[in-house]
Amino acid sequence: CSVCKMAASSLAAPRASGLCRRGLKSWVQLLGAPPPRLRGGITWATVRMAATLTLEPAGRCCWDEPVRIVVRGLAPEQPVTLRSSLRDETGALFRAHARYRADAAGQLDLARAPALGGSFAGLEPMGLLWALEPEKPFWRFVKRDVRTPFAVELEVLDCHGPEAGRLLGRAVHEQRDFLPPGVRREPVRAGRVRATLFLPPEPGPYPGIVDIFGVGGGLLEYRASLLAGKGFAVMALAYYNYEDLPKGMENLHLEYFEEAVKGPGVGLLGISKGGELCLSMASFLKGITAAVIINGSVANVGGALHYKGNTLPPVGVNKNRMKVTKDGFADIVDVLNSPLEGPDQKSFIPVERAESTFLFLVGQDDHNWKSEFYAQEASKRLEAHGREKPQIICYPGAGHYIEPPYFPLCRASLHTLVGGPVIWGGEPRAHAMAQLDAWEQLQTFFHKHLGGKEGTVAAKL
Ligand SMILES: CCCCCCCCCCCCCC(=O)SCCNC(=O)CCNC(=O)[C@H](O)C(C)(C)COP(=O)(O)OP(=O)(O)OC[C@H]1O[C@@H](n2cnc3c(N)ncnc32)[C@H](O)[C@@H]1OP(=O)(O)O
Repeated sequence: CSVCKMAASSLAAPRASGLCRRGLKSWVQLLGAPPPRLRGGITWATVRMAATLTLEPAGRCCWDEPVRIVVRGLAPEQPVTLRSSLRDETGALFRAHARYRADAAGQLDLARAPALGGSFAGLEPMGLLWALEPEKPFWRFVKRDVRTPFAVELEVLDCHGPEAGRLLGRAVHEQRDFLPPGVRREPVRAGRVRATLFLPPEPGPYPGIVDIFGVGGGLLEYRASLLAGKGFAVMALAYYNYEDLPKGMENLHLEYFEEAVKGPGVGLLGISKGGELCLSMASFLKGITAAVIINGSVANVGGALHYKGNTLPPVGVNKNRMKVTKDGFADIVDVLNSPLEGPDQKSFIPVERAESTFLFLVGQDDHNWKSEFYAQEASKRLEAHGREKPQIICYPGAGHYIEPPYFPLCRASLHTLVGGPVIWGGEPRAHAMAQLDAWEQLQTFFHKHLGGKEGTVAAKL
């Protein structure tokens, strides 16, 4: 030990009484066990410093995969606080923490030990990820470049106090990837289409899915890249606010989407305005076999949708119905007119024309708009016209932004159509559980209806 000037070889059987406090710590770090005898006044608890925090898998894994977090080398029943932190690509910090108690053997396994409070409570092995909260108000957890991973830092601190206790252990999960192993990423610049295609590593053909996001535009790739790791060819499709595409969404043309989708046997996946566009695509375009609508609308919203000389106008808006929460955030859930009444009926997407099978994934606490009502109305319209009844899965306590697993809930952020932050709804734990289930459900649905591993229909994108 450099501190006590003992020879390294003698560390195997030290004379504990000859060690200073720092020397004892070094000794414990090396051997992972208390010395047989301690000098007066120094207890095992005071010298204990190096808890080991292990992660399984220890190396790379995808963002949507669970990780096992275990802390070893704590004192029996030792109270500790675990902290997690992550910086996104803009430098914005996300943090979570939870209080735990080690077991009788001084071990803490997050798969077995309930959190006693903090950012979450109860048995939540992945709580330190899904409960991450942005330090910057209204900041949403977004992955812009899927070619780089996110690194999550985990720390074990002594005690449960509000102030950070002594640091006992630390680990960094460097490689939480968004591009699964072997998945190929190919930018698409074909005709007018601006997109990115993700192809699984296995030999094709694969079922093909087009993935579309909502208001804000741009080209978000993380859901498509993660899904490609499950055996699908997935094309993340931009439609505005990206490169040479229109800057706004006042006028969208289905011909653009038609150019991107070459059936037969194509699947569609969309969230929010993207889900609504998938409903329109399935209703007007050919070759679409299955569509998953995450918190979409059955009415055309926010701008006009044109196709072959016909136009679906945007459903009307009444800004006076906007509410303000007790925290001062805008709640826009009531601002849109009903597409069942008066001239707004013209905005109702003619879903009865669709030949596709539908899965609606609904957050029952969606505060962006009335997703459950829209899913039910789409279902009624389909059934009334003798079409197949869609599958609707409702998630209590889930909000608008149902993302892949372990994406932290975004409570409120900028809504570009409103020009300020709005609440999206969702209670963090229920929302996290919904995301896990929705991710499984949509894969099962696509495998069933598009074939693929089971190999029935080979789609072309
Ligand atoms: C009153 C009622 C009126 C009308 C009601 C209508 C009814 C409702 C209808 C609802 C219908 C539809 C319902 C729906 O569809 S709901 C929305 C669903 N949204 C999506 O699916 C995502 C769509 N895409 C995006 O959001 C963009 O691509 C992002 C933002 C990822 C990047 O895009 P871009 O590359 O262009 O980004 P930029 O860097 O130039 O920044 C642009 C702005 O964004 C701000 N930003 C960036 N990153 C984040 C972040 N992580 N957290 C918070 N904010 C972030 C940034 O500060 C800047 O703001 P400002 O600094 O300029 O202020």
